[in-house]
Amino acid sequence: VVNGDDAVPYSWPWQISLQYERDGAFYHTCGGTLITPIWVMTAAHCISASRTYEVVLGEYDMSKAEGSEQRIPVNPGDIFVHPGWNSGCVSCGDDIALLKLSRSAELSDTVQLGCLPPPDEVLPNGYPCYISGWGRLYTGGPLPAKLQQAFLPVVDYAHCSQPDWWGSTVKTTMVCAGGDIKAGCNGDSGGPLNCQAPDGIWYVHGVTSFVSSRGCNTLQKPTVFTRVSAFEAWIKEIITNN
Ligand SMILES: CC(C)C[C@H](NC(=O)C(F)(F)F)C(=O)N[N@@+](C)(CC(=O)Nc1ccc(C(C)C)cc1)Cc1ccccc1
Repeated sequence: VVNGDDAVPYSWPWQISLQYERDGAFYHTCGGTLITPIWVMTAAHCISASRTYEVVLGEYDMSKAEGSEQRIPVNPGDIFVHPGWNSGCVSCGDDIALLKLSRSAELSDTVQLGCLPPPDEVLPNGYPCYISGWGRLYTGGPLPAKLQQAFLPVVDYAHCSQPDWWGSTVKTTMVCAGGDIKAGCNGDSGGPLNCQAPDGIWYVHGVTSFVSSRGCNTLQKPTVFTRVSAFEAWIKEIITNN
């Protein structure tokens, strides 16, 4: 997250760290959202068929064990990438995947479920949301130890698809947010766009998908998210049948 702040510890208790194994150690590669005690939602582009993954819940500061962490392996056969995802066509969208954990997470005040928005709900321009993640602090920069967050207001499709914004690269199955000095950056992929409803409940409206290759916080290139409300039938189908 570029130009964000340290999140209050465990204030986004559905945020997870997706980690892959290399030479016997695990490394953060993407964010994700716990949506049931045994299912995690992330981005399809985070998944490589050849890798071994585990999900870390109750994480805050990656540089130390704080006692709330739960590390849960993901079995290779329990990774469900959206059938429409094509890694050669990121702009086609469908950048969403579901991971079934090898055991249920224990919910607590540091590990909670993220709420899915009403199906097909589209937020208006300017709606206040926050991105959270352990992605780079600036383009090409370091990864933070502590979970970061940044205020990222929604840029509606009418604005985001303007020629000097994302043009036809953005689809209506995506959500844009930000577009000035705050942004997601690599390592935030798969994490949540958190938006509070008038009743005070936080909903996960986005799965962090892409930022401009010219720089994470490039003006008029808002961070682009998979619009969760467009995929609720698929999410329900996968969770019900597996
Ligand atoms: C793997 C890609 C497909 C998605 C990846 N997503 C992220 O990093 C995310 F924003 F989700 F945290 C990304 O934006 N990767 N970049 C490598 C940029 C990138 O590839 N962006 C991109 C944008 C649009 C498209 C398509 C839609 C035209 C493809 C890739 C990050 C970056 C940005 C600036 C400098 C260095 C690295």
